[in-house]
Amino acid sequence: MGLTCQSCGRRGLKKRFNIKCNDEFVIALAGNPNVGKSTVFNALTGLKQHTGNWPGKTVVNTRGHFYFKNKKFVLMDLPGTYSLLANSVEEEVARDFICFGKPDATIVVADATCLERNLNLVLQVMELTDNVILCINLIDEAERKGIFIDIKYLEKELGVPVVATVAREGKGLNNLMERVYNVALGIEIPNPKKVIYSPDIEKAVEKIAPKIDEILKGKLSSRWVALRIIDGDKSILNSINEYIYGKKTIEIVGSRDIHD
Ligand SMILES: Nc1nc2c(ncn2[C@@H]2O[C@H](COP(=O)(O)OP(=O)(O)OP(=O)(O)O)[C@@H](O)[C@H]2O)c(=O)[nH]1
Ligand SMILES: [Mg+2]
Repeated sequence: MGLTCQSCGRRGLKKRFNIKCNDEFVIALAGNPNVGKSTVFNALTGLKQHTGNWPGKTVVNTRGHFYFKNKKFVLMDLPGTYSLLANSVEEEVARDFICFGKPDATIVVADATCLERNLNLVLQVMELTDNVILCINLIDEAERKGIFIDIKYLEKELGVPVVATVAREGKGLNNLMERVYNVALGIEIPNPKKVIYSPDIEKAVEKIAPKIDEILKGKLSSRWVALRIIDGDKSILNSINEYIYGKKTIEIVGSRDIHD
């Protein structure tokens, strides 16, 4: 079933690009392929999104929800991506949701057995939004390989909440929901450390970013858009035109609330 933003709920959606209703929080679930995003999604929502031991199973935004401390959280399972640079349909779908779906928080799921590679995407999401929670999954596999991850140290280094999970066994998920709750409700305010680029790039960003801010008026991180322009990434400009000035809406599949 394909739902557009306008069609997923009787209570209506406040804005065209915003699937949030007054009393619920929208949470995006991003990460590299095959790191357990859908396993986390299924465990939290009770749904049965495809999981399996091959990458690229999830290629659309899938919606589900869970309740925590009497608050409703709409969870969006995004396709697995190595970056948000829109080199593929999956990357564009994930990037567009984080940019234009207005999530209250984004969980980035990472594979504990190859954290370094996964941190590339984490840092990119942190450039785009402050409200990031890093979920380090497959801790059981890492332990089997003798890999120990210092969660507290990582949290301090990155400036965002970090939670260790074994999603397949449901371990750490309560802690994950707690941190998501804290970030979405503004109880915990992440302060993600930004990547500093070479002086010539930083100089160019300094010149372009204020002009972008004048146009986008805070709808997107001007630093991030400036970096994409310097990169020569035309697809973000197309998406800005389509989602902010045009009529394109975020495509969503999955459960509607029965009572909506
Ligand atoms: N050992 C172990 N396996 C896990 C864990 N979490 C998920 N898996 C397994 O990892 C595989 C991939 O999980 P998925 O949830 O499909 O991963 P995904 O990130 O949604 O994958 P894509 O949608 O393709 O990007 C499945 O076989 C899961 O059962 C975990 O914590 N430990
Ligand atoms: Mg998946």
